[in-house]
Amino acid sequence: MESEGSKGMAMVIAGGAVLVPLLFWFLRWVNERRFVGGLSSGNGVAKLPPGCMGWPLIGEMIDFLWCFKFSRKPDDFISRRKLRYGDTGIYRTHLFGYPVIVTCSPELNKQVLGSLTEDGSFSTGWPSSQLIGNSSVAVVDGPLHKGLRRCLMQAVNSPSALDFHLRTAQPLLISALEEWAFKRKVVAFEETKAVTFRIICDALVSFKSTALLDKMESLYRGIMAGIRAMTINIPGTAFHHALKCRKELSRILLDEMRKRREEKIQKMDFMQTLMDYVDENGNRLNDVEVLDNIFSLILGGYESTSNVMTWSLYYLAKYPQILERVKEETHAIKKLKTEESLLTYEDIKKMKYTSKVVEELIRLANVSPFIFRRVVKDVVVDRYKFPKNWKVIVWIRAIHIDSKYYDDPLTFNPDRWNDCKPKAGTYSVFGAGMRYCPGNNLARHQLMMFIYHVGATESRSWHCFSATPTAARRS
Ligand code: HEM
Repeated sequence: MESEGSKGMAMVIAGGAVLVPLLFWFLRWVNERRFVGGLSSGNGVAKLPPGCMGWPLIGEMIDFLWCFKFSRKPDDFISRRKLRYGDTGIYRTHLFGYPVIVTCSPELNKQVLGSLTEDGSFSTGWPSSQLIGNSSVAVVDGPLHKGLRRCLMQAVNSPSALDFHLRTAQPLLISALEEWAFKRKVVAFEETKAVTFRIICDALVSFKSTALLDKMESLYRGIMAGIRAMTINIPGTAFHHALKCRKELSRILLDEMRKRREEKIQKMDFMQTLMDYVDENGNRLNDVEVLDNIFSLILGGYESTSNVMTWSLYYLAKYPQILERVKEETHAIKKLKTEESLLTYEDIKKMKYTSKVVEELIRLANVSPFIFRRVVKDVVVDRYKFPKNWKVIVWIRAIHIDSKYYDDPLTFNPDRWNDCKPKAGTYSVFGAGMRYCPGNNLARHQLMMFIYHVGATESRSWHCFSATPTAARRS
């Protein structure tokens, strides 16, 4: 009896050993056929990029998450494909629930973000545009995009807007720093997020209440988690939670708009600029359009800038000789000021070395690792097919740390910007073409302001408390 039982078990194991790999192979074959089947044939000249569509439904998400979340080596996702398929600078895959073409060469990235977006072959392609908002500047195309961008650039990127922003943001930053000093030990990543959120909400909607801002920040984090997740809307998923957070945040912002209208309140903030915006045909934005664009500004400006701030603490602690040079520059500016006077737009123009530090921080921090596009119509680029309705991921981060384009790329070296003008397509931290980040100067100014007050003050000293950039101690 016993030997029959173990025989049966052996047969099950042997059967499993054959069937499981077969099933795996079959599932991958099904997915490959589903997306690539009708496309691989053609006129014999154009072909799909090399790559693999992975598993049904999840595609190659496991590999992607492995590189970003577990091994924490995001560019391994690209290096593995280079090893497997050659250094083509373009690969096909399946991510976030979509068939995707990843581009990672300066030439291809330039074409995708430049001419192919401009001529309408590619559109913006955020996987979760529902969360960002379907009438957000980051999602719409055509004349509405042009108009919104013009309004946005004027409101956040013009010299007068930047000067105004510096004046309103600095008191918030200074008071946050006082709280840091009081705590003595702070988790930089969390604190920079909190202060950036306050600064951005003040600029956008003039909210001051700490309780309300805390609630909004937690809702916003919920939305961000959903943007990075698969778009599966069932209870328990990050996407589902994010939709609920967005609904609640929308309610708060819509109430504010209603209040301003009913009580005829005018404020000096971006919500007001959007509410008052009239395009060349005399049309105004409706409430949802105002709301979606406030979302996209928070989305664009909150985590990106605060992450670079955290890295600034890390790198300035790691390279004391650079911190010394920043201090020299800062002190020279401070000497010309009275005790209370704040940094101005004109002062920032004089901070030549700090501006190189900021550029180097943005390059190395690589906080926007890639940019999404959607293929609107079939196109062929460099003999590779981009099939309609596929997504394109422009993998910009890999280029910023590639030794082909930057000497000793992982070294933090602000002096590389002395007379360096990166070759086209090799420095796209803020994107390129018609969707080039409208908040680029705002981000740079916020970082300069942060370094001025935090990194280089005489009255307070600080040092990195842990080996990872998570904590800074001030005294
Ligand atoms: C270090 C900080 C920042 C980085 C690295 C960054 C990066 C980027 C990148 C790469 C894009 C291009 C997206 C595309 O082509 O689809 C972009 C677009 C955008 N950014 Fe930023 N950004 C930063 C800060 C900001 C700030 C401070 C704001 C505003 C408050 C902002 C608002 C936007 C908006 C609204 C868009 C969409 C533009 C469009 O589609 O026309 N960003 N950003």
